[in-house]
Amino acid sequence: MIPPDGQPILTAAAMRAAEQAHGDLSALMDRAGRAVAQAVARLAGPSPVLILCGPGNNGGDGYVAAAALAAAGHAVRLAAVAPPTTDLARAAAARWTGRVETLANAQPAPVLVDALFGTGLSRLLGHAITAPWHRLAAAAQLHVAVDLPSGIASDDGAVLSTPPPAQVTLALAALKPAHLLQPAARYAGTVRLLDLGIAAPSSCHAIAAPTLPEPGPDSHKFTRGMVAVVGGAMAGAGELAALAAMRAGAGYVVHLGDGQGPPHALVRKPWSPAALDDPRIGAVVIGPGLGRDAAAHTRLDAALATDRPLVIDGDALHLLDLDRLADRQAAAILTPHAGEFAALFGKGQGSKIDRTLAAAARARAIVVHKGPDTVIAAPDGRAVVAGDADDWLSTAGSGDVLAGATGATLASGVAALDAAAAAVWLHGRAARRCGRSFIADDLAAALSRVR
Ligand SMILES: NC(=O)C1=CN([C@@H]2O[C@H](COP(=O)(O)OP(=O)(O)OC[C@H]3O[C@@H](n4cnc5c(N)ncnc54)[C@H](OP(=O)(O)O)[C@@H]3O)[C@@H](O)[C@H]2O)[C@@H](O)CC1
Ligand SMILES: Nc1ncnc2c1ncn2[C@@H]1O[C@H](COP(=O)(O)OP(=O)(O)O)[C@@H](O)[C@H]1O
Ligand SMILES: [K+]
Repeated sequence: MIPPDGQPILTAAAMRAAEQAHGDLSALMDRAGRAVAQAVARLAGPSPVLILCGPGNNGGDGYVAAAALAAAGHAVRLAAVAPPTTDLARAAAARWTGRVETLANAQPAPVLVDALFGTGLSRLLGHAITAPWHRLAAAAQLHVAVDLPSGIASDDGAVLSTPPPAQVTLALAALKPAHLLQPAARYAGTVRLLDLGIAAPSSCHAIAAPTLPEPGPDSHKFTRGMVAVVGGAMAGAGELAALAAMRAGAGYVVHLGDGQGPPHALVRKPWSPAALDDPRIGAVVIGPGLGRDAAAHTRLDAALATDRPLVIDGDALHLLDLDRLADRQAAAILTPHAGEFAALFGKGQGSKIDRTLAAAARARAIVVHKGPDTVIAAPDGRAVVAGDADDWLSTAGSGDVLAGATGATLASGVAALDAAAAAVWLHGRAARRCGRSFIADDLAAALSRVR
């Protein structure tokens, strides 16, 4: 049972192609079912298990798992919604010599395994399935989903039919978008990958702990990375970003704008376009609290005119002409929330991953599409997905903190996609350290502890 960090994410079609390329599908189902049995036995201990099987290959995995658990002496029962309809699932079902109960009449067990539907779900589940399933899940102490919680769309994380939430989802061979994208991900519980030994290449991965440069004997404040935060109408937002940049590891942070007070380590200068000419600046952060007036326009123009890497957030995203980015050589990272994303790129098509990739290609920049799930995409087609964000992040200024942290990781010299992903990871971990009802100032402070 492998944690999802850094693992490839595959659409249903890509998963099917990987399975076909492997060749022996029956051996694959055998491995999948046995791996599920092993995982369930570990999670369940000696508790009796009830496995619910669907008509397709997800159900096939369930039959193999049931047979393997029974062979190991585990108390296991099985209920099916319909007879198996694929050759693979029929062969798997033939290995289960026990009774096949109907879903409607099945009595609960302490451990419930959902092998109803996986990547092949194509439409809503009927009441005849959802009603008994919810009843059985409510009576179970542990609910484990095989590959995906049934009822959710694998590729975009839509909820077609609301499943009873699983505590654990056992992803087979690779992660699928729905393991990380909302609203589906909240029904998956803890996601663990079962390695089936097949190559599952992807340009899209789950977020992982970053490798960031550590200071050494030769370091000084400017080698750690210098960040300039452009201030604006709401000085507090820019200051939060500046504080976050310091706490995320920048060696020198200058806030260009009004505002005063602690921290004393923050260098404060009045705004002037010339201040951006300092060649030591590793990243300019613009947008938090910038405002949308003529002065804000002028500041954004000046930032775009520099040859420095940029983090563009908040108000600056509303003022941005995407075509201006095409002429720049230096990296740019855009950090829109859903509203800013829609205003910049329109509604778009496909999953949040697809839409963010299209936006990155359009902007020729890294796009960090924020929310309860965050997708980070590069123009070259790579993407990183951060699931299970702390919902307490929905607090004013948490985006300013992310923008500042991104300034720090970008100024540290790592490549732009890695810098963006590292900042999202640090931000997410910092939130976890803050407990409940934290404010953005606490979040910025916690970045130091995560570093
Ligand atoms: N990745 C791997 O390495 C491996 C993957 N494997 C496993 O294969 C799984 C994918 O299997 P799959 O393609 O057969 O699809 P699955 O999810 O079982 O559902 C399709 C069936 O459900 C039916 N159906 C659909 N919607 C319905 C509805 N609302 N209500 C009722 N019926 C509905 C649909 O009928 P149809 O739409 O064709 O009429 C069809 O019969 C994958 O998730 C993983 O568990 C392993 O076995 C091997 C290794
Ligand atoms: N449930 C959630 N609702 C809203 N934001 C969330 C949630 N979970 C995590 N976040 C994160 O919180 C941050 C909010 O950013 P943003 O909306 O720009 O806030 P602000 O403009 O107040 O600084 C983003 O990093 C986002 O990914
Ligand atoms: K399932």
